[in-house]
Amino acid sequence: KVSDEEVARLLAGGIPSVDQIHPCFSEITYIPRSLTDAETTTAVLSMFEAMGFINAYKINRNTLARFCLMVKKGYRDPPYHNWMHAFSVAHFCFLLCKNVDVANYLEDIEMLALFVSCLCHDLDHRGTNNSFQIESRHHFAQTISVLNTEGCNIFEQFSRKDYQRMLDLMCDIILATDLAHHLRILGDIQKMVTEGYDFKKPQHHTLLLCLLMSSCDLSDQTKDWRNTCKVAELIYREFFSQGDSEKAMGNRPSDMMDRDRAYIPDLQISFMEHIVVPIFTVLKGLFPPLAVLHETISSSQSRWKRISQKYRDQGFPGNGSLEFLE
Ligand SMILES: Cc1nc2ccc(C(=O)NCC(C)C)cc2n2c(-c3cc(OC(C)(C)C)ccc3Cl)nnc12
Ligand SMILES: [Mg+2]
Ligand SMILES: [Zn+2]
Repeated sequence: KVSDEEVARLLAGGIPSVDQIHPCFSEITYIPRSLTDAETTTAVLSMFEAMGFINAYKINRNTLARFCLMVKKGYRDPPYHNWMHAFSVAHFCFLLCKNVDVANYLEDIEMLALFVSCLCHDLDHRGTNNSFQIESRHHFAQTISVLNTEGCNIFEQFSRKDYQRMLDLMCDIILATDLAHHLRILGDIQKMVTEGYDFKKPQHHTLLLCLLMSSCDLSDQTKDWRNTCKVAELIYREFFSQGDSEKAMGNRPSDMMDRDRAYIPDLQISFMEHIVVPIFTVLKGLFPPLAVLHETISSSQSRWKRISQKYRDQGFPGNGSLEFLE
């Protein structure tokens, strides 16, 4: 699936520093979606290098290049759950590593596991979320099959013990990207933050990794309004096409997936209220420097409320582009 030429081309000219990818690449406000698809693969290598993983874990560059290309190919092309989503999720993990003292909370191997899990967490997503089946198991299975592909195992030099630990960590983290799982452990996460994080408690490490994974998965909500609108447009394009196929099979989709019944501003207000705000509130509690992200989210929330009011009176135009939103 990945040719030697592609690997050689990716590594030709070496791995650039993240500042060469973009001068603001390591800033919390940087929007990873502004890179072109072609630039993203090199940017992943630069992030591995910048976080010190290549040296610390003796990762073979050819293997790393092949792994990144394989993961990128492992994503399909639905409007939202595609490679660019995985890349932007991994970029936020990089931002956490560079802007927050996560090293005082997590071991290095846990940080590596989080970053690789961000890249792989939605592998082979079909753009539908059949709630009965736990999708995240499939994404983890796909991750293992990439690692088992010839020349793609970036952990092949690990001791048996570290290899097993890495797989266990990625399993816990990727299975945590299931909304139901997140809602189940949110109480424990909030309790951990009020009690105070204890580095000596393995359970605190696991809860923190799940919290950070969810924050990365939702990091689009921490960027500017233009990005928030763009992402809402992608998500509803994906949700509505799932709704269309459910209707075609004679089933009635949920409002959220029904282009004839969904009212996007109110759906976004409820998504932010019930999913996004609680996560970034507890994250801010652990890492005060991230309070600025919470402010961005609050201002988006009030913007959706203004829009909801404005278009309720005037009637919300169909589910075309949301670019018109001021
Ligand atoms: C822009 C945006 N709108 C969304 C609107 C609604 C929903 C939704 O699932 N509503 C279900 C009802 C029962 C509440 C998710 C949305 N969403 C996500 C997302 C977040 C997830 O949650 C975790 C795993 C914690 C990250 C899991 C999956 C997804 Cl797709 N990412 N971006 C979005
Ligand atoms: Mg997912
Ligand atoms: Zn995701």
